[in-house]
Amino acid sequence: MTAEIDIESLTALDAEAELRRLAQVLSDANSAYHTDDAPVISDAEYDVLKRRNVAIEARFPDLKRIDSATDQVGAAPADGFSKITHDVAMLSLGNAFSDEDVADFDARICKYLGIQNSALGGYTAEPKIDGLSLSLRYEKGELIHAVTRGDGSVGENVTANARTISDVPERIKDAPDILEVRGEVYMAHSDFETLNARQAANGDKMFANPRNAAAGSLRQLNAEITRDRPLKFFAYAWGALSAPLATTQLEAVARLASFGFSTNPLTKLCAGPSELIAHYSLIEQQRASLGYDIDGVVYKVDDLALQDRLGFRSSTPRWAIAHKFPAELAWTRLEGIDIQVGRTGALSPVARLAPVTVGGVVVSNATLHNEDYIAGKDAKGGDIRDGKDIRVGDWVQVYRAGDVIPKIADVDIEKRPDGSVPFVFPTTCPECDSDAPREPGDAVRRCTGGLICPAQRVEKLKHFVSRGAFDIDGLGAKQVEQFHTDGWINEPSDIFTLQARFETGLQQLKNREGWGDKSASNLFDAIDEKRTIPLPKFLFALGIRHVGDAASNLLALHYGTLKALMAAVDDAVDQAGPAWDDLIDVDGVGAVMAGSLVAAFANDHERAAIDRLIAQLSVQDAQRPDTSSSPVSGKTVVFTGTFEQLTRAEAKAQAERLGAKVSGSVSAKTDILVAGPGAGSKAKKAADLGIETLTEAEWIALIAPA
Ligand SMILES: NC(=O)c1ccc[n+]([C@@H]2O[C@H](COP(=O)([O-])OP(=O)(O)OC[C@H]3O[C@@H](n4cnc5c(N)ncnc54)[C@H](O)[C@@H]3O)[C@@H](O)[C@H]2O)c1
Ligand SMILES: [Zn+2]
Repeated sequence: MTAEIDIESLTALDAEAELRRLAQVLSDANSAYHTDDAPVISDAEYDVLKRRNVAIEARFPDLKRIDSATDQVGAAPADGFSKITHDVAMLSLGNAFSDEDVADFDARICKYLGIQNSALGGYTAEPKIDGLSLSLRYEKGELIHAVTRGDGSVGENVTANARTISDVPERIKDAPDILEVRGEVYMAHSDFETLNARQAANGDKMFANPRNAAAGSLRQLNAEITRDRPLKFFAYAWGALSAPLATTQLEAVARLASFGFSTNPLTKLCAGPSELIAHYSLIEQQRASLGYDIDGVVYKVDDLALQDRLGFRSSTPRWAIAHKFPAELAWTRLEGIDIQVGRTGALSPVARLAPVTVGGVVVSNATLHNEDYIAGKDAKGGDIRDGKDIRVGDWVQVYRAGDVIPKIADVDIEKRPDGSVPFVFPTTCPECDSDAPREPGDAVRRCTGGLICPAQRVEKLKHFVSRGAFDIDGLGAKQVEQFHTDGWINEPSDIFTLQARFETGLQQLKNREGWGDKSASNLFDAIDEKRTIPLPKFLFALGIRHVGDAASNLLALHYGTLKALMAAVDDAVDQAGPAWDDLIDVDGVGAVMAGSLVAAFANDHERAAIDRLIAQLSVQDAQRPDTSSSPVSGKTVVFTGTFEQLTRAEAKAQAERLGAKVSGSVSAKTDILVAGPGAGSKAKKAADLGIETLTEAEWIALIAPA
């Protein structure tokens, strides 16, 4: 499973596929959480996925997607509410998960400001309330409106609802004429229990946790329902202001308290990382007895002038961070080990667990990665879990912060049932009985059944219709599986003959529950729309091992047409010939991918299926992207020395947006060196190599829009 591969060993192709997957998973999780108040994954899991997304983007900045979750705040306002645009954006917070992250946060800030920690004036540390944020606008002391965060710039108008909360004053005194008070709406544990008991007694929907209850209660179209729900509010921040509240965070929050707002008593001023961490531990100890949910501790630079200087990244302030509490663990029994067969034939073991609640979500399966992992060995033969193997019947510790699929963190050998035996990993495919050997250097066994293997066939079909491939509206993984079970679709070409077969008297589809004339004809229209398909999508959709969407693009650009590509791959069967050399020389391809491509096209069964598919389609030739508009597109740029107008990070981001590659060192491949004062060896090397060298001002002039 790609998600388990550590980021250092990810290839660009894996990274691209994973970023695509993460964009989808995180966007689904976001709308479930923020719009529907009904999360589908735990918060810890969400945080790990989001963090992984950030880490992969840091390693492969070129692959960052426009729909990446990294820069997104919350989710768009729901229908039904009127919308209000925030004068000052309501942002998210960066996360810290370890003491090291906290030290990095402090170091980053001091570096950015160019000062010592001792000159900073300290940080405030306060509980991170697990509710939803709300912005209350007061004009001349009167509550004018109340707005949820929404997507950070536009939120939902919940004024009538907010007026029912007793912690939200209608009128405040001695405040600036315009004041937006921001804070968290939450529900206390005791109120949550009472509400759920009442919901149960009335046969109404129960809430999974206090946060969902708070969000679901505030975001009611009928404010009378909100009135019945015991919501509370802590003020901890502000938005638009007609006059400053104070010069420090601590004093500003004290002023909010003086206006009559509840503020959190556990807020403390700390000098630096070690005091922050000490206060974090203290709050963590009190967590269970606070009476309301918190999910971490928020640290903020106390000096408001410094907060201003630090400013914001796209979706988070530089001057604050949320130090999250660690993910949760739980013990349960391993009831069985299932083997799943993937698109490329990989046999993946999955733990079937006695259901257990971990971090608020019921878990009933977990990934076991591969045969070595079950045996307690890593890829190099070293021990994992101190070498303890995992057996059916064992008590295992489930860890909920790994991935969409939870992991097994540990095994309790003491509780191992008598007579249990080590798990024997199958050497044949459980779906088609074909041999499933393990190739040297590969951690997984693979079914060799190819298209005769029903599991591989279904997985290939699911991939074929996925986002990034044919992406046919109304034909998702579930429908494909159903159609395959019914014998309607065996291979991709069958999708395109479905309508003809349906119309010549096959009534099964129409008779299926949920399928009428209308939905069938919508499906056929959606299928028809994809009969014309760009070459890279076609290639990617074939689901050939190692050929991801980045490689598909590169191959399409290189060969231009499907005909040329196929002829080249056919010729490349001869590994001594020029076609092979040409293929492995395509940027980003290499021998492994080329071998996989050649093998797929040379396999009689697969080739026949590909030919049947091509007969149904019109595959468009590749189009080269227009790079003419940017003066630095495709160029390799190095920045060195100190800059006055741009920070290094800004300069780098700008260059990358314009299609340049930014490198850290000067080499023969460098096109432009941008050197500020103090540029040392790099400037000299560039001069030696005859590389064009620009000052900061010249660079800014070069990239300025015409
Ligand atoms: N389970 C899911 O599927 C899912 C999906 C999306 C988000 N989430 C959860 O929400 C988080 C991301 O959402 P987010 O963008 O709201 O980020 P966040 O919750 O990590 O941080 C920002 C929010 O913290 C809140 N906050 C609470 N106390 C605060 C304080 N004292 N000072 C400042 N802010 C305070 C504010 O509402 C602010 O908007 C994730 O970390 C995850 O835990 C979960
Ligand atoms: Zn098989």
